[in-house]
Amino acid sequence: MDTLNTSAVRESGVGAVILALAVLVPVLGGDPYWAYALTIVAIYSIASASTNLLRAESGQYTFGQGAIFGAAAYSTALATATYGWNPVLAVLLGIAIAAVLGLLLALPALRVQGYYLGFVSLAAAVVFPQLLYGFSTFTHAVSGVPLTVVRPVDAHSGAFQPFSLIVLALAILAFFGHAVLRGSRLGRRMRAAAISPEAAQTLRIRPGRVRVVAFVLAAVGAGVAGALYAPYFSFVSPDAFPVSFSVLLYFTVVVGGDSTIIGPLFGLFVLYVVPNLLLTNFADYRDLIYGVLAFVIMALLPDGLLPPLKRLAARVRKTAPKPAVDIPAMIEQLERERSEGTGLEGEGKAGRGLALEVSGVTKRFGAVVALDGVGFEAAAGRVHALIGPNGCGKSTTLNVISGLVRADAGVVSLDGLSENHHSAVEIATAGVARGFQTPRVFDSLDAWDNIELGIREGSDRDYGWIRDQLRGVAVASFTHSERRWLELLRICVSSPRLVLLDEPAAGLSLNERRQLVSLIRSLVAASGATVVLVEHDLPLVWGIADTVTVLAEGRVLTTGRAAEVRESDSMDVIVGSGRAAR
Ligand SMILES: Nc1ncnc2c1ncn2[C@@H]1O[C@H](COP(=O)(O)OP(=O)(O)OP(=O)(O)O)[C@@H](O)[C@H]1O
Repeated sequence: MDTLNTSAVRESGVGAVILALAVLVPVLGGDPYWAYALTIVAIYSIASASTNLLRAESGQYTFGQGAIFGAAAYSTALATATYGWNPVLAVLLGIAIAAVLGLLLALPALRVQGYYLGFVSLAAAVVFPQLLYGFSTFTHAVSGVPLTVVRPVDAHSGAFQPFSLIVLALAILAFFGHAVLRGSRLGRRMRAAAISPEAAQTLRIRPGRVRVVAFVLAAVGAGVAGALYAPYFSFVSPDAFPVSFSVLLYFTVVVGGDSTIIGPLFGLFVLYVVPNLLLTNFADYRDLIYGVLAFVIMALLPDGLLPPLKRLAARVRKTAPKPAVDIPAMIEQLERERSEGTGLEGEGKAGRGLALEVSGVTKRFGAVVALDGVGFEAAAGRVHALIGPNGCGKSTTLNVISGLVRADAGVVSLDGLSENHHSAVEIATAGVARGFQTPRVFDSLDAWDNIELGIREGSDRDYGWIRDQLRGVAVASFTHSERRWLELLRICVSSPRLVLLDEPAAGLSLNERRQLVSLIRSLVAASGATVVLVEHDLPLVWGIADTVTVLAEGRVLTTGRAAEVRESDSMDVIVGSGRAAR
């Protein structure tokens, strides 16, 4: 469900006011120099905002935005000046070309991440001006392409041109568009995929796909800016889009403040307006000033200019802290509703669990044989535990079942159907839910948004009562056990048929462990889900598991009913020969 992220909208409003004042005061005041310069800032702001969207929502590093901006500017200029296109069509062409380039730049993001991706996009920014020169007969790179001049204020008559208003409106729209994306389902999915692509897949999110969408959205933003720049600047040549321009766009985001909406506007004022417009007498030292400013700001304010201001504003506003929430009680209520059949989904009760069969699964990581012909069965609607010493292959087994790791050999089947050729997203869609050793809770989303990622599309169950309690609850300060409960609640709302839990009791107190056992029991009883549990806490295992598999060095030592496994010699591998420890 899309909701409005009020703080992001509020921030956009502040950005809109700042930008409107910056552009309109000189435009209405008839000051051609500042009207012109600050309208250029508004154009750059669109490109910075879109670079920011890519980084803040999708966690992607890109230095290619300047090249996309330049390509849109160039196409718009050539289409109008050389081929006589209608200006509106030329602008649309520029934006379309930018979108295609965004798609191309997204392709490396399917394979590489972080600074590796940054280097790939930097290469695009380096190559772009060279390409323009290389195809000079077509691009007129040497002479440049002049266009009809559009200026905000006529330098001679002082008359106002509406073009500045169009630029301003689009720049403001870029802020609000980003804010709307942040509150949307797509935005939440982007952030989850950015924080943990692994966990995202188990929540039915395709990280590659949402990344591509983010790249295209950012490219469209840079394209709009470039297409506006060409007629406005009235001349394009390769020298207008050097690699330093791409770097500038990226640094406006970093200096302005990561994860903000309008930080890049602050970044632009500091990195572009100060060296280029305010210190014009020091033009020869522009790059030096720019470098020193960026260095000093990052040294003094590592998270950028805006976040400290936002923290200050939050302290002044002093919003009342949200009351503590009892997530285990929510899980119990949810499962109670389910067992009473008061939930609306046609999910029925018992009998939904998937029967799991693992046979002959082998997985090597280089020279390490993590799994060596592992096989066991977990009956539908039962709890099966996987135990064994550290490094024996328990988590790898869960990773193979959930599709996060491909086995080199062997078969995993659910209800008799092989899942070997299915992706992690398809397996999650079939009803396999996954908890991780360290709970995968997304700190940049609130508690409700974390839960909502688990809810299946099209679910008609009413989770309003959970939303009312969790909306706006920040999870960054959650304790380990609160994170564990939140992850478990997310699993429950996904109406799972097979639940894979990786050491859920680790880090929980004795009381919390009891609570965990009761929650797993109610999950199984109410929804009939099958549970596969990796756990070191043996008393907990004997208390809850119907069947158990003991692994050692990637091989199955014993598998069968819990009581029998408990008495078997294979337990010596885990607890030595002292039976009391079992
Ligand atoms: N991605 C990987 N790359 C290389 N080696 C890996 C990878 N994942 C697991 N391994 C190795 O495979 C073996 C099994 O690891 P796994 O995490 O499955 O064990 P585990 O039984 O879950 O251990 P623990 O109880 O400590 O969590 C270990 O030797 C581990 O180092």
